[in-house]
Amino acid sequence: MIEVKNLTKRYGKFVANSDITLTVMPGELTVLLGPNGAGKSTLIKSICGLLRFNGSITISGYDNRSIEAKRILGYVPEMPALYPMLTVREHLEFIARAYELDSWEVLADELLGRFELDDKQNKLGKELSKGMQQKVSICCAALTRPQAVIFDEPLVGLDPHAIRELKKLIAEFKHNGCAMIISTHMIESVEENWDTTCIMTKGKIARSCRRDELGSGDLEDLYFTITEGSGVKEA
Ligand SMILES: Nc1ncnc2c1ncn2[C@@H]1O[C@H](COP(=O)(O)OP(=O)(O)OP(=O)(O)O)[C@@H](O)[C@H]1O
Repeated sequence: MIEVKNLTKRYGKFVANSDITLTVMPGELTVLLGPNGAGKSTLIKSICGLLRFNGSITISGYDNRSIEAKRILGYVPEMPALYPMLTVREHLEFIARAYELDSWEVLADELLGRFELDDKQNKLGKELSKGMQQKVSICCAALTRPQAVIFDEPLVGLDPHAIRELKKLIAEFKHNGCAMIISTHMIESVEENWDTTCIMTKGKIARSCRRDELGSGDLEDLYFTITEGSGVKEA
């Protein structure tokens, strides 16, 4: 479970997140939508323990900056940050050692196969395309069998095969009780799997909507209603 309570994050005097409270239950996917600069990445970085903030954030009951929380939280950042001089395989080995994972090789092989990286295992981080780096980043997060995962714009740069595989992985995570947050601008990409959508504007959650509340309504229409005051999209 991911619990954010009264999170406020300031960059100097600028308030990037203002009094945000949200809960993601095990096996549920919360989608963060919002225009550029709404504060999605700031919220995600705070949850992942990368920023100082006011308020409280817990992962399965552990303070998000504790080692216990880091052990069970996976993070796929917007910009993959690989080690330039480690190979693809070595990235997974590094994660396995850091997280003290047993018998990780079978899962590593499976993930590399699914994301079509099995023939790239010996390529260095610096030799990979943006999409390949993104896929390594996803494999590293999945290797730890996390209880909670945060994805920041995970689909950007992925090819159609990897997009399909990521969607399947997200469905599997849900099935296994993982709590997930995804920030995206690609509303249609999350339509199959979302449970709650938080639409952010100007550092706040302007509207939080559960799937059953939306009924047969359209998520894209809701987005434009909240962000632009109209469900009608401009041509
Ligand atoms: N390091 C920083 N210092 C100062 N201001 C920042 C910093 N990082 C982000 N901001 C500001 O905080 C606000 C929220 O930025 P954030 O990156 O969280 O938005 P976002 O919703 O993720 O946007 P996008 O959809 O473009 O990725 C923006 O106004 C941005 O300019």
